[in-house]
Amino acid sequence: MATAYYIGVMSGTSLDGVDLALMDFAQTPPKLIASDFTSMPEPLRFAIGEIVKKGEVTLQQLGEVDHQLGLLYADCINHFLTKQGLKASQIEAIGCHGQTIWHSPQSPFPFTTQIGDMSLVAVKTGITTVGDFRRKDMAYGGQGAPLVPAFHQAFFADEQRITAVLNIGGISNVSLLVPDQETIGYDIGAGNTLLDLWIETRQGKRFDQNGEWARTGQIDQQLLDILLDEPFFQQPPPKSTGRELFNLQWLQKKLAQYHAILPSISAENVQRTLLEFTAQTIADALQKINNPQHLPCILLICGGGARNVLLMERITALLPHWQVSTTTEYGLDIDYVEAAAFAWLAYQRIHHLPSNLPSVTGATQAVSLGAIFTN
Ligand SMILES: Nc1ncnc2c1ncn2[C@@H]1O[C@H](COP(=O)(O)OP(=O)(O)OP(=O)(O)O)[C@@H](O)[C@H]1O
Ligand SMILES: CC(=O)N[C@H]1[C@@H]2OC[C@@H](O2)[C@@H](O)[C@@H]1O[C@H](C)C(=O)O
Repeated sequence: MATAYYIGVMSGTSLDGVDLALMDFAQTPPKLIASDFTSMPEPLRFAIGEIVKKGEVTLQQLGEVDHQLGLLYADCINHFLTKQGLKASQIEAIGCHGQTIWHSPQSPFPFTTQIGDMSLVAVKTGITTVGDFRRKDMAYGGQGAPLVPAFHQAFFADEQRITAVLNIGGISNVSLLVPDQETIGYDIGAGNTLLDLWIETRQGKRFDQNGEWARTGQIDQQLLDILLDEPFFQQPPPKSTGRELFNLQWLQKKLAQYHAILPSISAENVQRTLLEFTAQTIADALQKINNPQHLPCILLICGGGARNVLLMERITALLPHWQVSTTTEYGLDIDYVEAAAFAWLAYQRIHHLPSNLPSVTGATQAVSLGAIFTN
């Protein structure tokens, strides 16, 4: 049987590691054949974390991290091919997102920066590599993000229902697939990023396993109101955000506002309130949908946040009119939807097909995103 194999590579804002998805686009619907995850090596995670946190880096450091990321992606892919018993010649192309270090769609000179040397990826794997997906959308006046809604539309849309696809990564983003309407998609706000930062600061852990620590705390309504008082939430789409906004300084500013009124709050109550904050911003986004035909509404969740049991419980409770499920139950493993999307973006680029949605990013036209790197 003929195959059309593409490998998608994603390393997201949570800096947990590199996701790989091998997709076969010769099948209808396209099929996830195999996947893999490699943790971000600690020194590299620290180096990227420092760049993202401070927004400052020397050119020497930047170049070296760019090189190291390129090598890491190539190593992950080569290791994956060996594990799968595949040759480079069997893969039509790689779609590699790179690592976002700064995203600034609203500045007077808008830009978005993803690093990871794509020439190194192409040369070390011997496979044509598509990278730099976001900047062409921005050149056409778009936000450059989120890009996955076009893939969500191609993969999950159903004429019989309203489908929302929700990614809860470091940042949360949603795609709203409503029959006979243009797809809407935007970044909602902080997904796991503040939860991760708070537990790391307080307990030295990378994340709150299943939301267990949050479960020991209680929601503090005053803090929740302060957290929700953020202009980004009132901004209409198209919109995108990142750790340039939702970071430790943002949280510390909010806690300082809280302490100006009330003397103290326990660390676990902060964690519980942050979880509620994430859940409420998500529920608010979905409650805005117009459904005059009373179609069934299905919410498909993906990303690491789908493993946070308490977060899933809270989202389900806040959305009684939605059937809440995960993408895994609809054909795509929760951990590999974004990587699969970058395989699809590469497929679109190689076939000169459009891959951004102007209704989502605000670009003036639909174009084929990404730059092609060859060995
Ligand atoms: N068992 C779990 N319990 C709670 N949270 C979890 C669990 N597993 C993963 N997570 C959360 O998921 C995060 C990783 O999610 P994911 O890999 O989807 O993010 P990302 O792709 O880096 O981010 P983005 O989509 O914003 O680019 C972790 O940082 C953690 O907060
Ligand atoms: C600039 C950037 O890297 N944005 C990411 C981030 O992570 C989630 C959310 O914020 C989304 O906008 C985007 O990633 C996915 C893959 C996207 O473009 O759809």
